[in-house]
Amino acid sequence: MTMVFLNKEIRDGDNPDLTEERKTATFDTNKMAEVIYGSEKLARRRREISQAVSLIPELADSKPLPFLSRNEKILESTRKVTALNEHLPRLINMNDEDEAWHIHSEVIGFEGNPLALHHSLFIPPLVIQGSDEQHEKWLGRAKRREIIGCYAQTELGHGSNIRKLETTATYSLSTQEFILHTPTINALKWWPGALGKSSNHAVVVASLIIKEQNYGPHLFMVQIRDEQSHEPLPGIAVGDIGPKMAFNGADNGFLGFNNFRIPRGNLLNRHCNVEVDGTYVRPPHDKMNYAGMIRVRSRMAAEQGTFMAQALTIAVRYSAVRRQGFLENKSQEVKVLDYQTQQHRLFPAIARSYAFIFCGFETIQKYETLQNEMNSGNVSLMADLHALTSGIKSVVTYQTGEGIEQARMACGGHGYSMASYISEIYGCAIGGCTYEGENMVMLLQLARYLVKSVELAMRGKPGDLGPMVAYLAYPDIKVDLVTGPEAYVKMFQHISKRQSIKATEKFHRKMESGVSRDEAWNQCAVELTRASRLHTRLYIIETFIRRVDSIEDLSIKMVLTDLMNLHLNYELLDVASYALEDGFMSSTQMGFIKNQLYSSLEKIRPNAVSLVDSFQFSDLQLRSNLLNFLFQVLGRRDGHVYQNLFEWAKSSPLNQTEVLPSVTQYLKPMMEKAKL
Ligand SMILES: CCCCCCCC/C=C\CCCCCCC/C=C/C(=O)SCCNC(=O)CCNC(=O)[C@H](O)C(C)(C)COP(=O)(O)OP(=O)(O)OC[C@H]1O[C@@H](n2cnc3c(N)ncnc32)[C@H](O)[C@@H]1OP(=O)(O)O
Ligand SMILES: Cc1cc2nc3c(=O)[nH]c(=O)nc-3n(C[C@H](O)[C@H](O)[C@H](O)COP(=O)(O)OP(=O)(O)OC[C@H]3O[C@@H](n4cnc5c(N)ncnc54)[C@H](O)[C@@H]3O)c2cc1C
Repeated sequence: MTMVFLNKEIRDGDNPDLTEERKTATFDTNKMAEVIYGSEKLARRRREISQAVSLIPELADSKPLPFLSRNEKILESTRKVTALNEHLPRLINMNDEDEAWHIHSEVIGFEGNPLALHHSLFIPPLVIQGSDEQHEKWLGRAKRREIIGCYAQTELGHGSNIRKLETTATYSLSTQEFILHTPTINALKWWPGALGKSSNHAVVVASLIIKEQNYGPHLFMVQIRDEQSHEPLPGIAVGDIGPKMAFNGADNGFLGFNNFRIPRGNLLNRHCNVEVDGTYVRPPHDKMNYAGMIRVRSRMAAEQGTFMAQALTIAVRYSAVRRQGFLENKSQEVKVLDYQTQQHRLFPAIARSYAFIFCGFETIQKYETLQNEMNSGNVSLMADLHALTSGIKSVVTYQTGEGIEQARMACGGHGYSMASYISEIYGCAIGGCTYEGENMVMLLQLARYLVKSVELAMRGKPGDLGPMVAYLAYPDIKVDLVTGPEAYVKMFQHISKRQSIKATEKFHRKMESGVSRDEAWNQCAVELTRASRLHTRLYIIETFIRRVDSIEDLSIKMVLTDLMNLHLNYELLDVASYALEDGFMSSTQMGFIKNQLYSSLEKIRPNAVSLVDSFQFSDLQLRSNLLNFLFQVLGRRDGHVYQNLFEWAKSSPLNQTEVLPSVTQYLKPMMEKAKL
């Protein structure tokens, strides 16, 4: 039975320790979900979709994935995604990308699947870079899933430096075709998700060559397998790159071309073109072909925020039912969630999840504005958004990795078991530090922008600074943190500005001493990446404050203010040395920040479980459901972890027989031999 108690859903038969937590919360989790996901409708749709999915047994895992071989994992993820395909039109609005993302992550989870990149990396570049005629030819087929595609950019020898990609697309004047070729082993495409065994099409990034001139990376639509037999087409070598740290339900692949010909019309040519006579028509921005990467990066804050939120949901619920050790009362052990160290481990990460999701939605909107502007020929926003998303992508992926690892440790031994599901989430999330631009490389992209901005400010042209970096020209006025969030922002601005200026000055000094520009840059790179991180963390703080300011519901605003204060104090404490160094922050202020942090932990404690419940992940999504007793179990909403851990262990294939061949073949003979 389900009853609503003080606006909170309490279920009969739940672990009483979790029920107690839900009763103490000061807010309604449905209302909080509306704030997290942006509207009542979006939050409600997620619940409706989860509810509908839970009633379709074929969408649940038929076996626990950690017990499967790679082939079985791929078969299982493909079974689910194709079953889902049948149900999709009934379950979601097919034109709503958020609904599609939600339902796929719910049904498929983190292990990956052969269609995951079809929607996020194959269709979007086709939409962004393809002309209307090309949309007509391929987009409908792709959306209907008549063809399956992937995004093939990275090569064995080059990923970060895409100007040096070796795959060539040489224009043949005589046949009006492009000839795709892989000149060396290093030039093999390597890594693209779903390329290895599943896709029959790929958006391939290759260096465009016309009359021996290299025009740099361009995007081409390439059919790689026969649509009937699924065999690779002649001139194509394609396969799987083997097991990875995670995503083992997906077939990341390699791809090589042997003078493989495609029609001239397969260059995605909305913004650039090669005419019949070989004349090259330039795009309106040099980096137009990189626009798809800005799009993916702009989505990563919200994505990673929800990855971390899933690990935290598991860890916080578990911490509320795990009892170990004593505080004052020696007759009952305490919930581990009552330890200050446990709170310090988990609560700042909860705050970051909220911060990343809020920041993420703002960034996605910024990308949509950019996309609309680009469609009408205005590319002036590209540089700003490239810089911003480069920083955000790098900071959120790193901090998400930290947060998930804390969640794992917070679950003690059971966190290390695959029954927790946390290792799978971790493996997937930290891939984000590498994919879509290695973090250091992307931080250095933002640093270019910061250095230029500092140079403008130094040249007395603060009016030329965009709103994102206007603070680089602000005067240093000491602040009193007691006055609230704005003072924290000013303190952070000072820290970030000082680091950007220090790094820029060091860079200039190096060049003045005769070191070349590139070498000077490299000798300052650590300082430059520090500046980029500080700038990005400041931006995330500002978006958090903006979001909380915009909330009208008082009970929600109060708890989010507690979370925001925790975030402000945690972030500032983490970078305080920068402000202590030049005396901008006093040691008294440092003490104040610490005390505020500890008091925030206490304030959040009664709301901790409801703060993670508010993300409204279903047990299926956390791989904690027990439709048929076979799944990971630690984050269960009902909190019954122990008996289900036991069921999980019993379902291990190793336990299907009492005496394993490893014993009969090796251990027994060894022991027998020892007796002689
Ligand atoms: C519906 C189904 C959903 C299913 C859900 C399932 C559940 C979810 C579970 C898990 C989901 C996880 C999914 C994982 C998917 C992973 C997919 C991964 C894909 C990839 O990795 S694709 C490959 C990505 N590769 C990269 O990012 C490469 C990085 N490198 C670069 O981008 C570039 O090389 C560079 C930017 C680092 C440098 O480029 P370049 O040398 O050309 O330029 P520079 O000389 O450095 O700079 C010159 C100048 O250009 C400016 N610039 C650079 N880029 C841009 C840009 N994009 N826009 C605007 N301007 C740009 C740069 O700032 C310089 O300007 P200034 O000269 O300083 O003014
Ligand atoms: C899970 C996963 C999925 C992926 N999916 C796809 C996909 O679908 N399609 C696709 O095309 N690719 C994909 N990739 C590839 C991915 O985009 C690249 O691995 C990534 O861009 C990093 O490039 P790299 O491997 O060349 O790293 P490298 O550049 O070789 O990085 C190695 C080290 O060198 C450092 N380094 C490199 N250049 C510089 C520099 N200029 N300054 C300072 N340090 C530097 C890096 O910081 C890093 O520490 C995927 C990768 C992963 C892990």
